[in-house]
Amino acid sequence: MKKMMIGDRIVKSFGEGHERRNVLDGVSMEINEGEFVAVMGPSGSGKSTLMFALSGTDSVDSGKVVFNGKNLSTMGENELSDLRRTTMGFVFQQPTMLSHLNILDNIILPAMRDNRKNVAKISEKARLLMQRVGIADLEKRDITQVSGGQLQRAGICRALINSPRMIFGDEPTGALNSQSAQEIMDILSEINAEGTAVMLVTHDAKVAARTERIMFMQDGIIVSELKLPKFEGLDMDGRVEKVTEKMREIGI
Ligand SMILES: Nc1ncnc2c1ncn2[C@@H]1O[C@H](COP(=O)(O)OP(=O)(O)OP(=O)(O)O)[C@@H](O)[C@H]1O
Repeated sequence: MKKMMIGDRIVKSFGEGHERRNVLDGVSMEINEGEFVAVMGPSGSGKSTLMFALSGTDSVDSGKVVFNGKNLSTMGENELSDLRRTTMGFVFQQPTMLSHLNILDNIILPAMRDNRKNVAKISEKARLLMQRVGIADLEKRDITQVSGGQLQRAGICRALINSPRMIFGDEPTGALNSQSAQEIMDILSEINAEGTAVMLVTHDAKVAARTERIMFMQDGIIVSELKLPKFEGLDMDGRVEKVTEKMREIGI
């Protein structure tokens, strides 16, 4: 299986003087092409920091991050931001959208930088994505005129507009009711089934149970891992039970 992402002994610290501490404490991990993984762990264990380090959003103090064969540590800021924009998609708990643009214009924004002349083509792609996630009729709405679940669907369309190799999600269902959360997980599973790697950071055993490998973090390292068969719509309760059992076992 080809590696999509390699994190090798990553150290990242925050704070000054005697307050300084390693939030990532030499953490190593790998994600295969097309894999669907989750990272769980107590609050403050370094999950989001790991996601920012792996995506090149934040620099690291030492260690190496290799994404799609490229060593991020040796790349300049412009090169890195181009790589992020063209090969990675990001979905956060609350999508940050521009309030003066409608839903469609927010979705196409990440694609406009390279393709200003191709607005029609990009808008067409955005419309197909919107149709796919069930918000086809909302393109002209302001971002304040849609529900949280609809806004998250728009956030997913935006994350997909440049056809990324990998999606990073930080609590993507954290602000949603359970019905919307399930629908967002269905969409992410579908995207993954088409070959896009997905890494989710989550506290929710139900979210993690949809993935095929869960890494458990504690104090800036991965302390344990749980593998599950690819989710095919069956035995959700059994999967959630396995996740919660593992959480109990390692005390998180
Ligand atoms: N920019 C920053 N400056 C200083 N400290 C930071 C910064 N970012 C994160 N931290 C600290 O690093 C630690 C890990 O934070 P991180 O957000 O990675 O944890 P997490 O596991 O994602 O937590 P949660 O589940 O609560 O989101 C926390 O103690 C946090 O306060």
